[in-house]
Amino acid sequence: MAPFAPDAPTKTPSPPTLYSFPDADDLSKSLAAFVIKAQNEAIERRNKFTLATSGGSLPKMLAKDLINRTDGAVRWDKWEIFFADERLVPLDHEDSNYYLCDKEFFSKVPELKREQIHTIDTSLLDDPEELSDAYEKELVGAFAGKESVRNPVFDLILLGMGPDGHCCSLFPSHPLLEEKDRWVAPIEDSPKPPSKRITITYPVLNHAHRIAFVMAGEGKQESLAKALDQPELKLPASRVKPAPPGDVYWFADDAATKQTKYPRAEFPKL
Ligand SMILES: O=C1O[C@H](COP(=O)(O)O)[C@@H](O)[C@H](O)[C@H]1O
Repeated sequence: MAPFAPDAPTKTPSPPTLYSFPDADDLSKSLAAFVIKAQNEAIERRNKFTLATSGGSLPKMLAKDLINRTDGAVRWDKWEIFFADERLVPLDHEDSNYYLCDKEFFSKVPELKREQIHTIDTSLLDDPEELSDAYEKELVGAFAGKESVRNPVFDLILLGMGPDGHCCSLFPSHPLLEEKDRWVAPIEDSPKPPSKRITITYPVLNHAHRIAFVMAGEGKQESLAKALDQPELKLPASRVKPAPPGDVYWFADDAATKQTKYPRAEFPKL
Protein backbone atom coordinates (compact mmCIF):
# COMPACT_ATOMS: atom_id res chain seq x y z
CA MET A 1 0.00 0.00 0.00
CA ALA A 2 1.34 3.48 -0.90
CA PRO A 3 2.24 5.55 2.15
CA PHE A 4 0.14 8.50 1.05
CA ALA A 5 -3.29 8.39 -0.53
CA PRO A 6 -3.94 10.44 -3.66
CA ASP A 7 -5.51 13.90 -3.33
CA ALA A 8 -8.84 13.12 -4.92
CA PRO A 9 -10.46 9.85 -3.85
CA THR A 10 -11.33 7.95 -6.97
CA LYS A 11 -13.38 5.11 -5.43
CA THR A 12 -16.57 5.26 -3.42
CA PRO A 13 -15.97 5.04 0.35
CA SER A 14 -17.22 1.86 2.02
CA PRO A 15 -20.27 2.15 4.28
CA PRO A 16 -19.51 2.30 8.02
CA THR A 17 -19.33 -0.92 10.05
CA LEU A 18 -21.32 -0.86 13.29
CA TYR A 19 -20.39 -3.06 16.26
CA SER A 20 -22.75 -3.07 19.21
CA PHE A 21 -21.62 -4.64 22.50
CA PRO A 22 -23.70 -5.66 25.52
CA ASP A 23 -21.89 -3.15 27.74
CA ALA A 24 -19.01 -0.71 27.91
CA ASP A 25 -16.64 -3.38 29.29
CA ASP A 26 -17.16 -5.64 26.26
CA LEU A 27 -16.76 -2.64 24.04
CA SER A 28 -13.41 -1.73 25.62
CA LYS A 29 -12.11 -5.30 25.23
CA SER A 30 -12.93 -5.42 21.54
CA LEU A 31 -11.66 -1.90 20.98
CA ALA A 32 -8.32 -2.91 22.48
CA ALA A 33 -8.10 -5.91 20.12
CA PHE A 34 -8.97 -3.64 17.17
CA VAL A 35 -6.33 -1.07 18.13
CA ILE A 36 -3.69 -3.79 18.47
CA LYS A 37 -4.57 -5.13 15.02
CA ALA A 38 -4.28 -1.63 13.54
CA GLN A 39 -0.97 -1.22 15.39
CA ASN A 40 0.44 -4.49 14.06
CA GLU A 41 -0.50 -3.70 10.47
CA ALA A 42 1.01 -0.23 10.77
CA ILE A 43 4.27 -1.54 12.21
CA GLU A 44 4.43 -4.07 9.41
CA ARG A 45 3.97 -1.25 6.86
CA ARG A 46 6.13 1.52 8.29
CA ASN A 47 7.52 0.35 11.62
CA LYS A 48 5.44 2.89 13.55
CA PHE A 49 1.85 3.42 14.58
CA THR A 50 0.31 6.86 14.11
CA LEU A 51 -2.81 7.46 16.16
CA ALA A 52 -4.98 10.52 16.65
CA THR A 53 -7.23 10.44 19.67
CA SER A 54 -10.11 12.55 20.91
CA GLY A 55 -11.05 13.69 24.39
CA GLY A 56 -14.47 13.44 26.07
CA SER A 57 -15.67 9.99 27.09
CA LEU A 58 -13.28 8.14 24.77
CA PRO A 59 -9.92 7.99 26.64
CA LYS A 60 -11.37 6.02 29.55
CA MET A 61 -12.93 3.38 27.27
CA LEU A 62 -9.77 3.19 25.19
CA ALA A 63 -7.46 2.81 28.18
CA LYS A 64 -9.50 0.29 30.14
CA ASP A 65 -8.17 -2.86 28.50
CA LEU A 66 -5.10 -1.62 26.66
CA ILE A 67 -3.23 -0.45 29.74
CA ASN A 68 -3.68 -3.84 31.40
CA ARG A 69 -2.25 -5.90 28.54
CA THR A 70 0.83 -7.63 29.93
CA ASP A 71 1.34 -10.01 27.01
CA GLY A 72 3.59 -7.64 25.05
CA ALA A 73 0.90 -7.22 22.36
CA VAL A 74 1.00 -3.45 22.70
CA ARG A 75 4.21 -2.12 21.15
CA TRP A 76 4.18 1.18 23.02
CA ASP A 77 7.59 2.26 21.68
CA LYS A 78 6.12 2.39 18.15
CA TRP A 79 3.22 4.69 19.01
CA GLU A 80 3.09 8.29 17.85
CA ILE A 81 0.08 10.05 19.29
CA PHE A 82 -1.71 13.20 18.10
CA PHE A 83 -4.95 14.87 19.12
CA ALA A 84 -7.93 14.91 16.77
CA ASP A 85 -8.86 18.15 18.50
CA GLU A 86 -7.59 20.16 21.41
CA ARG A 87 -8.96 22.94 23.54
CA LEU A 88 -6.80 26.07 23.81
CA VAL A 89 -6.06 25.88 27.52
CA PRO A 90 -2.89 24.96 29.44
CA LEU A 91 -2.04 21.26 29.41
CA ASP A 92 -2.76 20.94 33.14
CA HIS A 93 -6.21 22.51 32.77
CA GLU A 94 -9.08 20.10 33.26
CA ASP A 95 -10.63 21.17 29.91
CA SER A 96 -7.53 20.03 28.04
CA ASN A 97 -7.91 16.85 26.00
CA TYR A 98 -4.25 16.09 26.73
CA TYR A 99 -4.89 16.45 30.46
CA LEU A 100 -7.80 14.02 30.25
CA CYS A 101 -5.92 11.49 28.12
CA ASP A 102 -2.94 11.75 30.44
CA LYS A 103 -5.09 11.20 33.53
CA GLU A 104 -7.00 8.24 32.08
CA PHE A 105 -4.37 6.68 29.86
CA PHE A 106 -0.83 8.00 29.23
CA SER A 107 0.19 8.36 32.88
CA LYS A 108 -0.70 4.69 33.43
CA VAL A 109 1.68 3.49 30.72
CA PRO A 110 5.27 4.08 31.84
CA GLU A 111 6.60 2.72 28.51
CA LEU A 112 5.01 5.66 26.67
CA LYS A 113 7.50 8.50 26.48
CA ARG A 114 6.43 12.14 26.56
CA GLU A 115 8.07 12.80 23.16
CA GLN A 116 5.72 10.25 21.55
CA ILE A 117 2.76 12.45 22.45
CA HIS A 118 2.27 15.51 20.23
CA THR A 119 0.66 18.26 22.28
CA ILE A 120 -0.15 21.82 21.26
CA ASP A 121 2.41 24.57 21.85
CA THR A 122 0.86 26.35 24.82
CA SER A 123 3.17 29.35 24.40
CA LEU A 124 0.86 30.24 21.47
CA LEU A 125 -2.46 30.06 23.30
CA ASP A 126 -3.14 33.75 22.57
CA ASP A 127 -2.76 33.23 18.84
CA PRO A 128 -5.06 30.39 17.68
CA GLU A 129 -4.03 30.76 14.02
CA GLU A 130 -0.36 30.44 14.81
CA LEU A 131 -0.94 27.63 17.28
CA SER A 132 -2.96 25.76 14.67
CA ASP A 133 -0.22 26.24 12.04
CA ALA A 134 2.37 25.01 14.53
CA TYR A 135 0.32 21.87 15.21
CA GLU A 136 -0.05 21.29 11.48
CA LYS A 137 3.74 21.45 11.24
CA GLU A 138 3.93 18.71 13.90
CA LEU A 139 1.88 16.54 11.57
CA VAL A 140 4.06 17.45 8.61
CA GLY A 141 7.11 16.46 10.66
CA ALA A 142 5.63 13.07 11.46
CA PHE A 143 4.27 12.24 8.03
CA ALA A 144 6.79 13.80 5.67
CA GLY A 145 9.21 11.30 4.23
CA LYS A 146 11.15 11.43 1.03
CA GLU A 147 7.92 11.87 -0.88
CA SER A 148 5.96 15.11 -0.80
CA VAL A 149 3.05 14.85 1.56
CA ARG A 150 -0.34 15.72 0.13
CA ASN A 151 -2.29 14.44 3.08
CA PRO A 152 -1.24 12.66 6.25
CA VAL A 153 -2.49 9.07 6.43
CA PHE A 154 -3.11 8.18 10.05
CA ASP A 155 -3.10 4.49 10.85
CA LEU A 156 -6.00 5.06 13.20
CA ILE A 157 -8.12 8.03 14.28
CA LEU A 158 -10.35 7.56 17.30
CA LEU A 159 -13.38 9.82 17.53
CA GLY A 160 -16.21 10.54 19.91
CA MET A 161 -19.47 12.17 18.90
CA GLY A 162 -21.40 14.84 20.76
CA PRO A 163 -25.22 14.95 21.01
CA ASP A 164 -25.29 17.46 18.12
CA GLY A 165 -23.34 15.04 15.89
CA HIS A 166 -20.01 16.88 16.19
CA CYS A 167 -16.73 15.03 16.06
CA CYS A 168 -13.23 16.43 16.65
CA SER A 169 -14.17 20.12 16.97
CA LEU A 170 -16.17 20.07 13.74
CA PHE A 171 -19.64 21.34 14.63
CA PRO A 172 -22.89 21.28 12.62
CA SER A 173 -23.25 24.14 10.12
CA HIS A 174 -19.80 25.52 10.94
CA PRO A 175 -17.75 26.84 7.97
CA LEU A 176 -14.88 24.53 8.99
CA LEU A 177 -16.93 21.62 7.61
CA GLU A 178 -15.95 22.95 4.17
CA GLU A 179 -12.21 23.28 4.87
CA LYS A 180 -10.36 21.71 1.96
CA ASP A 181 -6.72 22.72 2.41
CA ARG A 182 -5.61 23.02 6.03
CA TRP A 183 -4.92 19.80 7.95
CA VAL A 184 -5.43 21.56 11.25
CA ALA A 185 -7.64 24.60 11.74
CA PRO A 186 -8.46 26.92 14.62
CA ILE A 187 -12.01 27.46 15.81
CA GLU A 188 -12.79 30.43 18.06
CA ASP A 189 -16.57 30.10 18.24
CA SER A 190 -17.07 26.51 19.37
CA PRO A 191 -20.69 26.14 20.54
CA LYS A 192 -19.41 23.76 23.22
CA PRO A 193 -17.06 25.40 25.70
CA PRO A 194 -14.25 26.20 25.73
CA SER A 195 -14.81 28.29 22.60
CA LYS A 196 -11.20 28.31 21.38
CA ARG A 197 -9.88 25.06 19.99
CA ILE A 198 -8.01 23.48 17.13
CA THR A 199 -9.23 20.53 15.12
CA ILE A 200 -8.01 18.24 12.39
CA THR A 201 -10.08 18.68 9.23
CA TYR A 202 -11.79 16.42 6.70
CA PRO A 203 -8.73 16.30 4.41
CA VAL A 204 -7.03 14.45 7.29
CA LEU A 205 -10.03 12.40 8.44
CA ASN A 206 -10.88 11.31 4.93
CA HIS A 207 -7.40 10.01 4.14
CA ALA A 208 -6.98 7.88 7.28
CA HIS A 209 -6.52 4.12 7.07
CA ARG A 210 -9.07 3.54 9.79
CA ILE A 211 -11.43 5.70 11.79
CA ALA A 212 -13.28 4.38 14.82
CA PHE A 213 -16.10 6.23 16.54
CA VAL A 214 -16.42 5.10 20.14
CA MET A 215 -19.38 5.79 22.40
CA ALA A 216 -21.52 4.31 25.13
CA GLY A 217 -24.72 5.05 26.99
CA GLU A 218 -28.29 6.14 26.33
CA GLY A 219 -27.20 9.74 25.87
CA LYS A 220 -25.75 8.79 22.46
CA GLN A 221 -28.88 7.00 21.14
CA GLU A 222 -30.40 9.83 19.19
CA SER A 223 -27.26 11.26 17.65
CA LEU A 224 -25.98 7.79 16.71
CA ALA A 225 -29.29 6.94 15.00
CA LYS A 226 -29.24 10.24 13.11
CA ALA A 227 -25.61 9.86 12.05
CA LEU A 228 -26.04 6.31 10.73
CA ASP A 229 -29.68 6.21 9.54
CA GLN A 230 -29.96 9.72 8.13
CA PRO A 231 -26.74 10.52 6.26
CA GLU A 232 -28.73 13.13 4.33
CA LEU A 233 -28.61 15.30 7.48
CA LYS A 234 -24.85 15.55 6.84
CA LEU A 235 -23.97 15.70 10.50
CA PRO A 236 -20.25 16.23 11.01
CA ALA A 237 -19.86 12.57 12.05
CA SER A 238 -21.67 11.29 8.91
CA ARG A 239 -19.28 13.24 6.71
CA VAL A 240 -16.35 11.13 7.87
CA LYS A 241 -15.80 8.93 4.83
CA PRO A 242 -12.16 8.00 4.28
CA ALA A 243 -11.10 7.28 0.74
CA PRO A 244 -10.63 3.57 -0.01
CA PRO A 245 -8.88 1.59 1.34
CA GLY A 246 -9.79 3.61 4.47
CA ASP A 247 -12.68 2.38 6.61
CA VAL A 248 -15.00 3.73 9.29
CA TYR A 249 -16.10 1.67 12.28
CA TRP A 250 -18.53 2.46 15.06
CA PHE A 251 -17.94 0.87 18.46
CA ALA A 252 -20.95 1.37 20.71
CA ASP A 253 -22.78 -0.38 23.50
CA ASP A 254 -26.35 -1.67 23.18
CA ALA A 255 -27.65 1.31 25.16
CA ALA A 256 -26.25 3.68 22.54
CA THR A 257 -27.47 1.63 19.55
CA LYS A 258 -31.04 1.14 20.79
CA GLN A 259 -32.61 3.60 18.30
CA THR A 260 -30.57 2.99 15.17
CA LYS A 261 -31.88 0.66 12.47
CA TYR A 262 -28.43 0.41 10.92
CA PRO A 263 -27.30 -3.23 10.56
CA ARG A 264 -24.92 -4.51 13.23
CA ALA A 265 -21.85 -6.45 12.18
CA GLU A 266 -20.43 -9.30 14.20
CA PHE A 267 -17.12 -8.34 15.77
CA PRO A 268 -14.46 -10.68 14.31
CA LYS A 269 -12.24 -12.86 16.47
CA LEU A 270 -8.95 -10.97 16.41
O1 LIG B 1 -15.65 18.59 22.91
C1 LIG B 1 -15.41 17.44 22.58
O2 LIG B 1 -16.43 16.54 22.45
C2 LIG B 1 -16.31 15.34 21.69
C3 LIG B 1 -17.39 14.38 22.19
O3 LIG B 1 -17.22 14.19 23.59
P1 LIG B 1 -18.05 13.09 24.44
O4 LIG B 1 -17.75 13.45 25.88
O5 LIG B 1 -19.49 13.29 24.07
O6 LIG B 1 -17.50 11.76 24.10
C4 LIG B 1 -14.90 14.77 21.81
O7 LIG B 1 -14.77 13.66 20.94
C5 LIG B 1 -13.89 15.87 21.49
O8 LIG B 1 -12.56 15.37 21.51
C6 LIG B 1 -14.03 16.94 22.51
O9 LIG B 1 -13.10 18.02 22.33
